[in-house]
Amino acid sequence: MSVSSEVQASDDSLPHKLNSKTSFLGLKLYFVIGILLLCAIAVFLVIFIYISLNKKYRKRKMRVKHSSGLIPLVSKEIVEIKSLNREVNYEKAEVKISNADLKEPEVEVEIKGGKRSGESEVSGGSRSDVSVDPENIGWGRWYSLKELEMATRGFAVENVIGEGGYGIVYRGILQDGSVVAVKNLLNNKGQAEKEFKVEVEAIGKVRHKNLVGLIGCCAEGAQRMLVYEYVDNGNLEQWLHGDVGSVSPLTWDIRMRIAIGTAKGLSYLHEGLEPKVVHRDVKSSNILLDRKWNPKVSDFGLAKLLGSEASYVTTRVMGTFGYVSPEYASTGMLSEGSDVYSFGVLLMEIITGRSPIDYSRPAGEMNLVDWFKGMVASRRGEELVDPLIEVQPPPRGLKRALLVCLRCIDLDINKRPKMGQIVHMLEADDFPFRSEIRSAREKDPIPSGADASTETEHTSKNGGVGDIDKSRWR
Ligand SMILES: Nc1ncnc2c1ncn2[C@@H]1O[C@H](COP(=O)(O)OP(=O)(O)OP(=O)(O)O)[C@@H](O)[C@H]1O
Repeated sequence: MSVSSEVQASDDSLPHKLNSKTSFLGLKLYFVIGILLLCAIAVFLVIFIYISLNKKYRKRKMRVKHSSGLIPLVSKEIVEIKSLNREVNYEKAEVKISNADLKEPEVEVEIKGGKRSGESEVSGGSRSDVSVDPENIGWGRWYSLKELEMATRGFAVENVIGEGGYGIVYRGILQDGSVVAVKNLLNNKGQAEKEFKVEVEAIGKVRHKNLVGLIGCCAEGAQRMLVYEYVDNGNLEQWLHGDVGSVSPLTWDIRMRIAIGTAKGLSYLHEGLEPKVVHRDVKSSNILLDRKWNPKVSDFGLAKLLGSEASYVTTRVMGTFGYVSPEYASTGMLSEGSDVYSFGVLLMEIITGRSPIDYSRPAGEMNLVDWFKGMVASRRGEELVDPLIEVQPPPRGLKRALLVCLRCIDLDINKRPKMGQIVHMLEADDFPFRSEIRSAREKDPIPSGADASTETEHTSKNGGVGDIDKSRWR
């Protein structure tokens, strides 16, 4: 046989061989080779993805570990959890801080006894142990779905506390006996997951006595859950608008304490964090209450972190009808001023016991803000007070609260006070009477021997509620 005919024979034999059937399921050789090649590529890709994800995960972990240091301790009421250190003994630690600036002489911050809720039993770990523990996320803990299923008895109906726009909230008891609220976010991958991440990152490290603490989260498959401290006395909406009988347990003083606590929580979000956090859904159902009527602002699912810019344009307006500021509703321009507006509406609701929008009322009273402004303008401030409040508020206190409402809902966002100022305005005994005192002193100096309290009392007696002129207290 010639060389050329040999080559011809071998050329012919390769396709022939490739085309021949193998013993594996009788598949042709080229098909089997193709499958093997595909498998090899798939294995390579899986290894590649695993390595890069692992790298990212480690980087993220490092960020979480160090970022808690970004939060400035601006308020003495705040406990920032710098890092979850398993060496820390969480045995009843009480921090007592006397705070002369605030009217409360002592603020007690208590880290609940034993280990932090939900923390797994690990003995004698060190900081380096913490950094490699995938459950530890710097401020709280990742929970497994199974743990939360057990805590809520399989998300049983009888453990449902309520349902909001973002999912169902369950009461749960963790293995260590601590009671938590588990918010099972709607299984809507796009938005819910985004909100979830925002909420987790923005709120996880924040601790303030007037903010509901986020103590962990769960992300398994499509499931997204947030685990909060449980606040055991319902929400403000229920107490203001629920059936409480002919006399509301919320006296004027309790209502003002709720308003002040809420303002403190919001002021921390706005002024105590960098970057600041705008809540975006301040409303009565998001103010949870404990048995002593201490308010805790909840539901940061709508919160977005703001950068250094003064305001921020968002693509979709979120919030609740009746509470949303006009500029946010019309332009989507978001700033802490929008929260201030909503707080103003909330304060009106607290004073009057009326919902922001109530279609069951006569036409002129359906919109709380319009009705409220009209009543103040016609010097009928006393009539604004919730008829379920048995003991009428002192005129000075009422005047102060009405004035704060009006300032918060100023159409000019720049004229609205900051939340921190609102705290001072609501707390200060001499607001808004300082200017009155000054002008009274100028006109008619206080007789010698009269002390400041007499002076204030004197002013108070003359200061009715009907004569609010908010331009005087800008
Ligand atoms: N940490 C918590 N402790 C106790 N109850 C809670 C807690 N968080 C939420 N709840 C209750 O669960 C219910 C649902 O709350 P959620 O925040 O999901 O919705 P919402 O505030 O009613 O409505 P939206 O989603 O429109 O803000 C409410 O009754 C609320 O009081």
